[in-house]
Amino acid sequence: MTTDQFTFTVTKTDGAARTGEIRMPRGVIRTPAFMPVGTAATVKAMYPDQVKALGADVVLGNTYHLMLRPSAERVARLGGLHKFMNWPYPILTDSGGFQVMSLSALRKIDESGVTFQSHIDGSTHVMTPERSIEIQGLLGSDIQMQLDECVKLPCTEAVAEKAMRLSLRWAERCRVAFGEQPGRAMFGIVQGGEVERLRIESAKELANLDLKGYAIGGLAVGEPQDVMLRMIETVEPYMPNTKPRYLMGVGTPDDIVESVRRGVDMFDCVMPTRAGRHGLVFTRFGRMNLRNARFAEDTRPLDAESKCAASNTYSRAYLHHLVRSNEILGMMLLTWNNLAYYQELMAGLRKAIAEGRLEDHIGEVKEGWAKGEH
Ligand SMILES: CNc1nc2cc3c(=O)[nH]c(N)nc3c(CCc3ccccc3)c2[nH]1
Repeated sequence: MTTDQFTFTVTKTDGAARTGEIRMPRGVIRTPAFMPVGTAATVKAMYPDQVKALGADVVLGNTYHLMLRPSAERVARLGGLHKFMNWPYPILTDSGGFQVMSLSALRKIDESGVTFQSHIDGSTHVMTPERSIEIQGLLGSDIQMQLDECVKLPCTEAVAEKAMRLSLRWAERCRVAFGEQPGRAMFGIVQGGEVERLRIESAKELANLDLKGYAIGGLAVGEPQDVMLRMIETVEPYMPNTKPRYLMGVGTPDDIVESVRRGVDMFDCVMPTRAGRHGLVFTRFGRMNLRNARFAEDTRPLDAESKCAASNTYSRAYLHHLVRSNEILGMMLLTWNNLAYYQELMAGLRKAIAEGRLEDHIGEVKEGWAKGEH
């Protein structure tokens, strides 16, 4: 009897929200989970053990970036991504299609896959569903995403339908290419733009493939929050509730809270890391832009009650100075604070769901943001 080496268990529910655990050989992912983005095999400005200490159970790698530099074959020759970046825990990699469409020049998409020019050296690459899964396997990725076509919003129904159907055909090809990789998983990605009937059809067809998890794609591409939330509400009833749901690219703390409420289990966003490098901090009092002169002589730490040294030790005046001086330590401390806050937010949501008091907790969290910094 082969014990399944990749399992997801829902432990508690509170309305549509749920807590769960994804268990795999490299570790356990506690859901709802926020997954820091480590695009080029590093969570920018953070040490791996710092990321782990904050409570992150999984980080994201990027097929598009790593295939161009240093190349998937070189990472494989060097022992795989976990060894390469000293992150022995779970890694989820995107398939690369989204980054091709948002980063590369001269790209062409057709039934076979995506052809594009590297944004680094202009070299031409072909990414097929099979090649994307091969690259993710060479990297040693624990959770591999199907190759899909994410359309820019707004778009016509015809455009959304064409991309959704292509993505479904690519999901099947990825499933075949992935084969049986014990302890690893391949997730399908629901597409369909803002068209509810397309979203439902995509979710139903993907559910028939009996994959180990499902992402909601094609969102967090500039649409208003109410459109994003409506798409989640539309598609959630058609996504198997015994499988993890991953909302790609989301989001702000408010986006995450509202999506957890609607049954989403996994999130990724460059917001906390990228914003941190630009002086924008996230706290339980809401967000602050530390470039702002009002902080120049503010002796308070970001949050005296936070467990994180970046948040409870350094004065806002000092952080303001570091940001204005474009000092590396500024990027490090604000990234550290932001990731600490995001993980604290997720831990609070998991606890509230486990105790059946999510709605009250969400009220308290939003009150803290509204109060602003006291
Ligand atoms: C910011 N908003 C955003 N919306 C997205 C939609 C899709 C989508 O429909 N399909 C795929 N494949 N990826 C998407 C991503 C990238 C997420 C990511 C980045 C880095 C590493 C690992 C994963 C998105 N990101």
